[in-house]
Amino acid sequence: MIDFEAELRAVPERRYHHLHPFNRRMHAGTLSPQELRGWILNRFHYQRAIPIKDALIVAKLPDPRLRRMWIRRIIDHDGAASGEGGLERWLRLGEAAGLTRDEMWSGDAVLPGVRLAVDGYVNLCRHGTPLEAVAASLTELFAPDLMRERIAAFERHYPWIDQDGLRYFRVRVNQGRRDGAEALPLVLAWARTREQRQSALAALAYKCEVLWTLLDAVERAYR
Ligand SMILES: O=C(O)c1cc(C(=O)O)c2c(n1)C(=O)C(=O)c1cc(C(=O)O)[nH]c1-2
Repeated sequence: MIDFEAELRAVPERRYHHLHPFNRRMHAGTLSPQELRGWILNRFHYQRAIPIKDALIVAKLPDPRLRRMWIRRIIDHDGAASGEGGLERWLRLGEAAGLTRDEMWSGDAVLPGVRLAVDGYVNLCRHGTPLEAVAASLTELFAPDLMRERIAAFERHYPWIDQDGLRYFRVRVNQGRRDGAEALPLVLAWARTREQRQSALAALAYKCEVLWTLLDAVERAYR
C-alpha cells in the first residue's frame, strides 16, 4: 500500500500546475495586471464547477458517513448562507484585482480551452467511478503548499491587490489539507486490484492535465 501511495504522490510531483510556466511567472512576479485578472476570471470558472462535481460525487457515495464528509466540501465553496464561502471569497479576490462580479458570474469571457478543461473534470466525476472521482481530487495534497507560496508571491510582487483579496487562499490552505487527508485513505482502501489502482492513477493524471490546460489557455490569451 505504501508503494501505491508513493505512486499516487509521484503523479502531481511530475505534472501538477506548480510546474507550469505561467505559474512560475506568477510567483516570480512578472505577470501583468491583465494576465493576473485573466487568470482570476478563468479560475472562477473552475471554482464554480467544484461544488457541482462534489455534488456528483456525493450522489455516488453509498455510506452516510462518507456523504456527510463530502457534503462539507460543497458548503466550503457555496457557504452556509449567502455572502459566505469560497466562491464569495474568490469573487472578492477578483474585485481586489479590478474585476467586477458581473464579469465573473456571466462567464462571457471564459476561454474555450478553460471551458473544455473544466467540463472534462466535471464529466470525469459524473461518469467515473467514486474511486476515480475521489482520486482526481488528490491534487489537493499539493495545493496547500502551492497556495502558501502564492500568498507570499502576491504580497511581495502584486501589492496593488488588496490583502483582503487573498483571504480565499488563506482559508483554503487548511481546507485543502483536510480534504487531501480525508480523500487519500479512501483511495488507498478502495483501490485493491491492479486495474483499480491504474484507474486511480489515470484519473489523477487527467486532473493534472485539466489544471495544466487551464493555464495553457490563459497563458496564450493574455500575453
Ligand atoms: O489554486 C490552486 O492551485 C488550486 C488547485 C486545486 C487543485 O489541485 O485542484 C484546487 C484549488 N486550488 C481550490 O481552490 C479548490 O477549491 C479545489 C478543489 C479541488 C478538488 O479537486 O476538489 N481542487 C482544488
